[in-house]
Amino acid sequence: MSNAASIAVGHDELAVLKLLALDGGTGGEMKVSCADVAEQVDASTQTASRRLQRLDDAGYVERETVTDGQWIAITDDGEQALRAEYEDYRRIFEGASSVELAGTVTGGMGEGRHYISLPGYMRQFEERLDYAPFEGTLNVDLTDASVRRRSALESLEPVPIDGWEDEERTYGPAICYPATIATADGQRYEGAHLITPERTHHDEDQIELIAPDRLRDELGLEDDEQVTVTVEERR
Ligand SMILES: Cc1cc2nc3c(=O)[nH]c(=O)nc-3n(C[C@H](O)[C@H](O)[C@H](O)COP(=O)(O)O)c2cc1C
Ligand SMILES: Nc1ccn([C@@H]2O[C@H](COP(=O)(O)OP(=O)(O)O)[C@@H](O)[C@H]2O)c(=O)n1
Ligand SMILES: [Mg+2]
Repeated sequence: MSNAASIAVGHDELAVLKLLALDGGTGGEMKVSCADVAEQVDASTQTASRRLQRLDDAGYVERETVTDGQWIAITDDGEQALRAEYEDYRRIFEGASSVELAGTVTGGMGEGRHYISLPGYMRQFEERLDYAPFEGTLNVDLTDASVRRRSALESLEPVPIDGWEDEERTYGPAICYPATIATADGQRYEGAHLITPERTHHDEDQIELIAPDRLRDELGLEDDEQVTVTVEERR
């Protein structure tokens, strides 16, 4: 994972990103000049140019320079960064508590199925989540922006799943958050959960989802398809 954005992008750069979005930058390419941006943020042309360069370095915008300015498009990572700001404001003004994570569907190691089906976990899922999950976890590779965003989950209250043991070994605890999954073509699946096992072979850049149904069937998902996961607090 690249840490470029967390180092180079501060509030000043985000303010420029917001301006670009207000001018239509999430809808595709737009023509801007450093002088225009400078005027709008009340800074020098050099400062505006530097902020645009930092947004570019962080992967928040894509740029093509032409003689009389530049064409700029906000990337998915850039949009995600703006959404993170938006969610903070929602939390401030509406008390809303959700975290949006974006990524692509991926195959895992084929172990999710085994763990989800174990009676020591299944019993708790039925009692605490009110359903018996499809036996497996849908794995999602997070974008860099969402890997950074992931720490915001700590402010949400999860459903705890306790560790347990049988005659042979111990099994670790896990936490679950209610989650809604949306596809790029606008389909939605409500009533899933993001599950974070304490012992896992995956890094921070992957999440696992459980649901009463096989999500690949319900949403027609293939590997590498983009999804957005809205994670909430336990109700
Ligand atoms: C409910 C649950 C409990 C788990 N408990 C353990 C555990 O006790 N020890 C362990 O090594 N892995 C545990 N895992 C994690 C798996 O080993 C693995 O990291 C991951 O779930 C594999 O998913 P995948 O097949 O989708 O890649 C658990 C996974 C889940 C879903
Ligand atoms: N609710 C769920 C859980 C798993 N799955 C899929 O079911 C299969 C079995 O899950 P798994 O966790 O054992 O396998 P991998 O994620 O390791 O590939 C995988 O293809 C998952 O993507 C799903 O579509 N919906
Ligand atoms: Mg899985």
